[in-house]
Amino acid sequence: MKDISEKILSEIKELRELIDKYNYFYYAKDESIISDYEYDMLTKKLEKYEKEYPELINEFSPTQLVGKLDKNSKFKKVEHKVPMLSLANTYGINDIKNFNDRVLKIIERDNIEYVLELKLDGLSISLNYENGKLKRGVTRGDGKIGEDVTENILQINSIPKYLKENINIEVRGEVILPLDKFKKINKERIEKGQEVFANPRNAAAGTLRQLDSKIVKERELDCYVYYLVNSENYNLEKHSQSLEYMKKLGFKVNDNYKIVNNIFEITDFIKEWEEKRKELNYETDGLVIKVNEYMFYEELGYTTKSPRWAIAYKFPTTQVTTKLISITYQIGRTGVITPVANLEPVRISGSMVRRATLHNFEEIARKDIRIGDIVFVEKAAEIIPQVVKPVIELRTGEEKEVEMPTICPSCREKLYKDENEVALKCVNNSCPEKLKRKIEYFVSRDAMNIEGLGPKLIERFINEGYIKNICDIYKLEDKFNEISEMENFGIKSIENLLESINKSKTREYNKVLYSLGIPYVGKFLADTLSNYSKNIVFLMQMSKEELLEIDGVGEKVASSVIKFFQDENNREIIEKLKQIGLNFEFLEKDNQDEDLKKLIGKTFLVTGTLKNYKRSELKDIIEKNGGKNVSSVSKKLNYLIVGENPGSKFKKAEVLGIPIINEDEFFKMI
Ligand SMILES: NC(=O)c1ccc[n+]([C@@H]2O[C@H](COP(=O)([O-])OP(=O)(O)OC[C@H]3O[C@@H](n4cnc5c(N)ncnc54)[C@H](O)[C@@H]3O)[C@@H](O)[C@H]2O)c1
Ligand SMILES: [Zn+2]
Repeated sequence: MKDISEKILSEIKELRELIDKYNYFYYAKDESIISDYEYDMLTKKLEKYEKEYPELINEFSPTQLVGKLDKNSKFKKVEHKVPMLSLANTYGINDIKNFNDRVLKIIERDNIEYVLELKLDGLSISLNYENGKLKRGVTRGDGKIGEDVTENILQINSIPKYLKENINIEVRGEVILPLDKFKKINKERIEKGQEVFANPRNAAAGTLRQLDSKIVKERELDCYVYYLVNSENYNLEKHSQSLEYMKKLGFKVNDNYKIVNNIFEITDFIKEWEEKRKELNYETDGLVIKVNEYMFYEELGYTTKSPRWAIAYKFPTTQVTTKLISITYQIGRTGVITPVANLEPVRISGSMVRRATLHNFEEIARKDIRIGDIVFVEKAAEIIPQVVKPVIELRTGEEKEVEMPTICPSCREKLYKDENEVALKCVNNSCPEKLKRKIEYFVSRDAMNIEGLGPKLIERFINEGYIKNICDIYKLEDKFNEISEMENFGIKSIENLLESINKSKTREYNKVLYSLGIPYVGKFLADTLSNYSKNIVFLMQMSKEELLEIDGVGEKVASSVIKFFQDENNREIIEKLKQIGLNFEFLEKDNQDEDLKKLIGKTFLVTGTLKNYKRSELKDIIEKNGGKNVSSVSKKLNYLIVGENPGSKFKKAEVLGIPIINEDEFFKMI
């Protein structure tokens, strides 16, 4: 026997205790107090130890158990004649290759057919029919014994009460809560002051495992079946045949499955669904890869926990748990203070995350987030990471409540909160941090598009006193000598910067209006307002009622515009910018004759790196010619314009059969 160090023994013990605890919350209380990804990583760590020291494996180790049976639940306990197993899971394509190699080696073949299915994220259920009539629905429990939830199962519309044939049959499937229903329920729970469900899986499990079947009916659960027990009794040779057979009997079977013959088709399917799954009305946490022909099942066999003829591939996670170490306050260009969480670094879908937004202080209070808490952090596609909620169960008592700051961390002036708004604000016009953000916004690509003036340089110019307000950007010329003496700053880059600043004086009125940073006036509204007013003098004189008459302008925007122009400081800056020569009126030449616009009624999406233009420039050209820019590929899209390395939008457009054109082809159109 190998010598096993004390350290490893205690680590194994600790891992088992931890996993047991997470299992208890997950299976008995339908709650997650750690993200699935980290749970899986802990389990894998334990499995690795047990593989190294097999003498330490015992039947109570969580690696040997399928889920957990809540012995104290009020439901009748029922034995499964055929055990309900779990699935081996993996997050890596390499593991799938290994799985495929292992399968081929055992059955001694060069290739094999697989069925690929979506892995629905709900809870599994076993359904028993006698003479075609639904007799019983049982949860998985610990795989051997489950809970009889027949009363609740009867409330799920998609589960047939009678089959199309009078046979005895047992099938297994997943009970899920569709996303629209999930959102609706959570909205109602917030209104009633109840705690919200963390995710659709927990909501589905919590719903099915509660005693009032009336509530189950209201929640509108759904169910897809994916396994036929004892399929040999029905003369079926392949799993795919079982799927079709179950469909014929009246079950709901998920149609997004595919029969494939090699690993390349598997990786294609994974890539395809990594994107496509976001359009579904239910959650999928991965795919399941199953050997299709039943004749291999016996030979491939089973572990104590899962079949060896199947494996689950899990999609990269977007939610993890980590510790909230401290909170810093970020100041926006309008002075809004955003609390930002500093986290113990954690990996989310391939990148390290150290900071996440906490939105505002009302959110912190509502979610009861404290410093030192273990928190769930989520990174959805292209959105800044955000703190979702704390794990109350893991509190030690050392956590500290978050105090709302009273003075601005940058300028030390007193902060201000409007009664009708959630935001806490610094209203000091010469707050350095606020100025920095304002300038960053002013020079950005969609605004004045001044190149070479990045955040670091802006900060240096502010610190040196060269920039005290927006107008000072146009006075940097006078400081040429001083700037050229600054460290790490060459003559050439100063010249380039000054040239870019000068060029910005020709930016159109709508861009200038956008650059002013009026709260709630984004690109689209800046276009609308400039088109309508033609001239800032006119816009500044408009009353709230007049503003509200403009299409697309609501109460919030109108008030914000009025307030912005009432501010002495803003008026002064606009006056100075006018003197500098910025465009504050609409230039008629931009307003081509409507008839000459060739792209009217057509929609475009630009993707990838273009040869001659920036994406934003091409978008402008599209708009000037009457076309419309959209942000995602759908059937309604008329043209996808692609540059190099186009990515997933390209694939999607191809699948949908949307015309794909390059830059040159586009210019031929106009
Ligand atoms: N966050 C936590 O605290 C916590 C605790 C315990 C378990 N978990 C999660 O649950 C997992 C373990 O649960 P599990 O045993 O149910 O495993 P699993 O969810 O990883 O995979 C097996 C299950 O997938 C489901 N499934 C969905 N679609 C399917 C399809 N088309 N074909 C076959 N099965 C399909 C079935 O219910 C099956 O039982 C862990 O890997 C972890 O992600 C999380
Ligand atoms: Zn301030």
